[in-house]
Amino acid sequence: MARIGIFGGSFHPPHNGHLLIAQEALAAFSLDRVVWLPANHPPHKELISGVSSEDRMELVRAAIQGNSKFSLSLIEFERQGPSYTIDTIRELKKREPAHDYFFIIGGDMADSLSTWRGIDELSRLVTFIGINRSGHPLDECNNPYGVQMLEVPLFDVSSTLIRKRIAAGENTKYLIPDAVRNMIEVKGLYGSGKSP
Ligand SMILES: Nc1ncnc2c1ncn2[C@@H]1O[C@H](COP(=O)(O)OP(=O)(O)OP(=O)(O)O)[C@@H](O)[C@H]1O
Ligand SMILES: O=C(O)c1ccc[n+]([C@@H]2O[C@H](COP(=O)([O-])O)[C@@H](O)[C@H]2O)c1
Repeated sequence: MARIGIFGGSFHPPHNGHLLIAQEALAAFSLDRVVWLPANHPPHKELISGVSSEDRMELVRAAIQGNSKFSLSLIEFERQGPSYTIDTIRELKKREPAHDYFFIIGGDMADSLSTWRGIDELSRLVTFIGINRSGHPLDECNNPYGVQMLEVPLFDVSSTLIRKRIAAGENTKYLIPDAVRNMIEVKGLYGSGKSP
């Protein structure tokens, strides 16, 4: 039986905050690996247009390259409609019933758990690892879904900030991995290449 971290997100694009929390969860919970799970259609978020699903997948692949404990799952691209986590976890459980699943979320997501589809069943199928995020400290008192709290050094970066910086021609080095930066530049994603 393996301990599998699942890290879902829009990853639009992936940034060093994502890498940091995935690595911290891996170490703190003795996970065997962390599976990065880009959402095809994030249920609670409107994806900005102009970047294809394929490019989003490749950006995640670029972000995790070189870390043998990280892998990419495209399982949510096998279904249409909102990418509800409960559907994904049921499918993973069907494929690998013996594994223990841990679902990694930032503090903003931990605050929203009560609105997730099938949250009662989901919280029995996975252990949530909730990670502090700037503006979203973890609430130890209000924890109906048994979220395991993990404090990590705050890294106040978001994909929104990265997109804004790219479009404005501002620095993103050390905020996103070099391989992600290179791919964004080569493909001209997020308005890169335009003058600020
Ligand atoms: N800097 C961060 N610190 C802690 N958690 C984070 C951080 N950035 C993202 N996360 C968490 O990672 C998961 C995936 O995040 P997502 O891909 O939506 O990135 P984001 O930076 O929140 O994107 P956007 O700015 O587009 O909303 C979520 O659970 C989110 O809470
Ligand atoms: O299943 C749900 O109802 C649900 C609601 C909100 C978010 N999620 C998942 O949470 C993960 C992080 O979401 P996001 O919007 O921050 O990219 C991603 O895997 C989403 O599919 C899932």
